Amino acid sequence: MSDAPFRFPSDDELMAGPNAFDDEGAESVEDEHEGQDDDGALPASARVEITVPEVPEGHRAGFACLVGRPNAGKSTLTNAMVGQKVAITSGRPQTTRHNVRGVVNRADAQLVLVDTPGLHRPRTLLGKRLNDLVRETLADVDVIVFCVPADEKVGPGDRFIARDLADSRRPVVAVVTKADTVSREALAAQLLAVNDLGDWADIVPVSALRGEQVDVLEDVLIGHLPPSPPLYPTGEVTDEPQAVMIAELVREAALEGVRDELPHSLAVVVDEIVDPRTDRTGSFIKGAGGRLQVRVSLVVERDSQKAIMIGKGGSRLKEIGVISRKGIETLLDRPVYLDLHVRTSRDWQSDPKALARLGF
Ligand SMILES: Nc1nc2c(ncn2[C@@H]2O[C@H](COP(=O)(O)OP(=O)(O)OP(=O)(O)O)[C@@H](O)[C@H]2O)c(=O)[nH]1
Repeated sequence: MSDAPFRFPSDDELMAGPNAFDDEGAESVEDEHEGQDDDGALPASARVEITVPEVPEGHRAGFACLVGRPNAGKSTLTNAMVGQKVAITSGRPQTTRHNVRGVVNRADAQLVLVDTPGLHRPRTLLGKRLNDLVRETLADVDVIVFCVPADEKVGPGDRFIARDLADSRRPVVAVVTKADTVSREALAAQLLAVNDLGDWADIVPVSALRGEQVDVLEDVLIGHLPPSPPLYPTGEVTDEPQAVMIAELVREAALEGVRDELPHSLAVVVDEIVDPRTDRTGSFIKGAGGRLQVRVSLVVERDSQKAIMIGKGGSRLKEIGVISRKGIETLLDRPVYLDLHVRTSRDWQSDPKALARLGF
């Protein structure tokens, strides 16, 4: 690798094609713009510097999308591959609301993982939108990872997804997740059952929890990626906006130990992030000092749910705050002042306006 500073090209720059890149190694490229002066000098705003790293022979890069019914182990598998916690996990279904991406960086390849909510039979408008989101993503990736848990019988939910995947015209690698939870015989039987579900490019059993076969799966997925330089800066594990990651940390803490129906009725919104070191505007919180100020709303559907979130004398909300603040501080590597509020927005799951406000 060259010692030259590495700034990753933007999408536009990448679209400029291979001629913008110099095989000899890192080099600056100036992009011609229409706003060029008569003397040939470019206005500062029109100058684009591209410093390109050497791309090893045979490097591959592309996208993989994990699908599977709720609780199939998609987030845990994403985390196991990326090696750092990026997606929310919990014992309850449908906790992943966003396409959280993790990037697996290796010397020979870059695998961008798109973690999705589970495809399922929709009951609400939110459910339908989540399914649409998954299908949009499927059409756009190089390889699809179909997750079926080892410890649950193949059921109608899996068949529903398998039928959808048959139409996707993308290679599908079937993964039997949670392989550690069953005997070898049961695992073999599940592999056969999954094999009968469709026409898969490969079938791989993994245990994300124990890290078993995760590298084998990576190799198989990378085999389906096209030759390409890295698509993302190689140091990054996720391109999710900071706010989404913060919202997911709060959501995870808020779901801990509450009734089963609550996950579907809880949305988390980051209302404001103010950095007193750099921001001149925004509502500063008294007593927060130099800490990053993060305001977050927990949005529930009913007052009874609000009461659960807040807890006796505010005890539960306090606990949520303490746990999620620690997570956010680790994520951002600086002290944080977290300001949590609980709001009720009736039937937000079926109200288009409320959904739009919440970012769905
Ligand atoms: N024993 C075992 N448990 C696992 C493994 N992978 C996931 N789990 C557990 O299965 C549950 C669901 O895992 P998630 O990764 O949240 O599942 P998901 O498919 O992302 O779920 P949704 O977000 O609801 O779609 C969690 O309690 C995980 O700890 C595994 O390899 N072994």
